[in-house]
Amino acid sequence: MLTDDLFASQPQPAIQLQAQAWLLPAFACSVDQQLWADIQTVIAQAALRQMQIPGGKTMSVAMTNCGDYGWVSDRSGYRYSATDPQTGSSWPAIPESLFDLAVSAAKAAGFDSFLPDACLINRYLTGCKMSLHQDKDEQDMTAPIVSVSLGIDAVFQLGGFTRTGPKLKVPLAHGDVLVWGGEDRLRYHGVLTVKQAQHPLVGGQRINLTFRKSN
Ligand SMILES: O=C(O)CCC(=O)C(=O)O
Ligand SMILES: [Fe+2]
Repeated sequence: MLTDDLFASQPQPAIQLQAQAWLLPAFACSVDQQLWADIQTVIAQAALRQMQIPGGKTMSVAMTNCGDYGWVSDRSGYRYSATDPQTGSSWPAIPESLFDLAVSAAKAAGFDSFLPDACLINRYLTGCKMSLHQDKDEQDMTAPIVSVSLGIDAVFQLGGFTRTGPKLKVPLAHGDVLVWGGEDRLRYHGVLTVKQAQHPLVGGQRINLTFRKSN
């Protein structure tokens, strides 16, 4: 509906969560249809898959990548790979709509020269979660993480620099963007179990895009 679109595209003030961690509410809403179309094109070329972690367990979240490098996990560990281990081909390029969004979100959070070379696409169906972890497989820790939420709601946990201790619970809705970097780059974070819901554009799932400078 026209009124919904107008409402959704209103710029909303950024919310500071930590010194260098920001929530940009609805930042991606004005371009959501283009993003979703481009994400589906990527997924058609590099299928979503549930990866194993070193202990041998399978993650509940299904993943794929676009960019020069993609984050992969198997029984031997986590790493960035220039090729999709399932096909041996390069990952699809980061579509312009995704790249531009990531760069402008980083800028809005005070990170002026973010040039991501990796975009991890995470798909959460009902019941999926992501346990508390640090993003530390990247070589360049001066670059921030830009994390875009599409589809159904989730609760993001932003913790400290150890696994224990207080955690901020951040409810995330369609179009919300989180950016964290600088002194907050290595904060533990995760996503609580996603509850069943439906989103008019994306359906019964949550899609998260995580942009990084990996190399
Ligand atoms: O799905 C999210 O919001 C977070 C994803 C995440 O932390 C990751 O992919 O490393
Ligand atoms: Fe993460």
